[in-house]
Amino acid sequence: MEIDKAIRESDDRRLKTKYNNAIYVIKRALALYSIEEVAFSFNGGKDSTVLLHLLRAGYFLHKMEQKCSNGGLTSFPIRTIYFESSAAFPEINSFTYDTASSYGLQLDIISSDFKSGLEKLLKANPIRAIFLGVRIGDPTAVGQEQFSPSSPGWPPFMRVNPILDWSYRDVWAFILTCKVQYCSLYDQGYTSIGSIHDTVPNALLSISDSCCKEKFKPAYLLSDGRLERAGRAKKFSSSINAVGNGSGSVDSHKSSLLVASVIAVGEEILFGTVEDRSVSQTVVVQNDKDSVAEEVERRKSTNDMVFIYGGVGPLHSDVTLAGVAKAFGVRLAPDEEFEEYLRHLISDHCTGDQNEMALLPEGITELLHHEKLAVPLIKCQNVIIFTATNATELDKEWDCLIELTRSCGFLPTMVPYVSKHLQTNLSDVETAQPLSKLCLEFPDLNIGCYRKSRKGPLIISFEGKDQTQIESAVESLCKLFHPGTFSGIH
Ligand SMILES: Cc1cc2nc3c(=O)[nH]c(=O)nc-3n(C[C@H](O)[C@H](O)[C@H](O)COP(=O)(O)O)c2cc1C
Ligand SMILES: Nc1ncnc2c1ncn2[C@@H]1O[C@H](COP(=O)(O)OP(=O)(O)OP(=O)(O)O)[C@@H](O)[C@H]1O
Ligand SMILES: [Mg+2]
Repeated sequence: MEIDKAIRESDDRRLKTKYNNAIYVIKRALALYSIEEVAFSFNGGKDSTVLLHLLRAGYFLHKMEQKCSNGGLTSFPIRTIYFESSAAFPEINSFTYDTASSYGLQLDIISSDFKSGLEKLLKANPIRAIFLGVRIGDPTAVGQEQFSPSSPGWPPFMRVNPILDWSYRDVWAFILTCKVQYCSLYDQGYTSIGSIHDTVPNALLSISDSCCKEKFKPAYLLSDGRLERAGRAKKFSSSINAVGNGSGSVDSHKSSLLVASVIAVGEEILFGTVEDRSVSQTVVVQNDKDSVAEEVERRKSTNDMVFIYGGVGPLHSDVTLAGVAKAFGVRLAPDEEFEEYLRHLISDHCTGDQNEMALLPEGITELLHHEKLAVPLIKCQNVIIFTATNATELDKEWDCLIELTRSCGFLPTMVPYVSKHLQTNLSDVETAQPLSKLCLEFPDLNIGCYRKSRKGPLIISFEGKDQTQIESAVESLCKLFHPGTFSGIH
């Protein structure tokens, strides 16, 4: 079987692993369901093209194992369904029909929408499982496993996703290694294909040509697979500005106080707190996924930003990322770019796709790069995860984050805090009541008092984003006492 042979002869270890896993899923499905009970959803796209050849190989190997092969097996008896649409690219249509005829596919062409088409299909046929070329990173993949029952409200069948864990790079490695035909649009800069109304070539593959028509490099040259959908009209707004989506309150807060929490994972991290006055809460949680998830879930909805550190790494106690994923209701998925960073950092100990440290919360992760950092910071909506392993690194990451905030503006607009400190020899009893009133009068200010030593003077601090408010509060307080009761300090 030419596909199986091409992969076995290749020296791409990663591709071999992905191939073997996909073949395993296909063989499991073929063992669970009879050939009449399965169908293949094919649309001429690159992912379904990969799946077609995996199914051909998987079916062949399945038959070989059943020892009923005649050796020259060429037919592909799995019912193939194509949802035709007037909005499909003509190139996609012709590739689909040409491929069907080249491989002798029994193509069922369905003209209605997915749901009613499937309802009809399942009424007329004993289909119980459908193979799909869905991959992690696709909007429809969220929450799916390799075997996922159809969603509530859909006709009942098992969705089988053999290439769910394949990356963009894996897809092209397979197509190029096996030298199989693919739709011509992928040679014209298209990297993921929807309808003619929402798909254009990927601008990242554009070859600027000053005089004439814009040209594009082929899809397999896209180096960052996470951007494969850059040529698709977005249904959701870009995650770069999506900080507010996590808390839902950022816009209304823009000019007033922003609320943030710091979560330290691991009791050993009690080496000190991050010195930042805008942080309303600092909590320490145990190295336990559920504790982290609980805390993140609570903080992310009530705070504008949540900063979390500790518990990132390969140890059993490194549960931060799993906890964050759980808090957002997503699972951990391999992130190729992060894996690349780790490979540079710990090259020998990193084992490619099995590298558990490169698993990040699916669909909500953005890496924040800074030239001074060996590993980027991880941003999951309004939660920022520091990868530091000690206090010095944490300081450095914090500084880089602040710089990034200024240059990229991915955090909510931050007006710097200003403060004023007064010193007095008044007693706590004398200041208590006036200060309580002042707090009510100036709710946007943080007004606090402390002494540096038990017998030292009382220091009253006024903190906020509005200098005039601070001045008014100071004036109100001073008016209540004799002149000279307070002196200003830095
Ligand atoms: C064979 C097949 C099965 C599908 N099963 C489901 C399903 O169980 N649940 C669901 O929400 N969508 C299902 N879909 C729809 C896809 O997820 C679809 O791509 C998605 O709804 C978005 O489609 P659009 O990008 O064309 O709008 C199925 C589609 C196909 C072709
Ligand atoms: N019109 C359709 N008819 C049949 N199956 C479809 C159709 N649209 C989507 N599918 C199924 O959903 C899967 C995921 O679609 P998706 O668009 O993400 O991948 P693709 O079309 O194979 O490749 P690309 O990402 O390059 O568009 C397909 O591989 C296919 O199994
Ligand atoms: Mg597609």
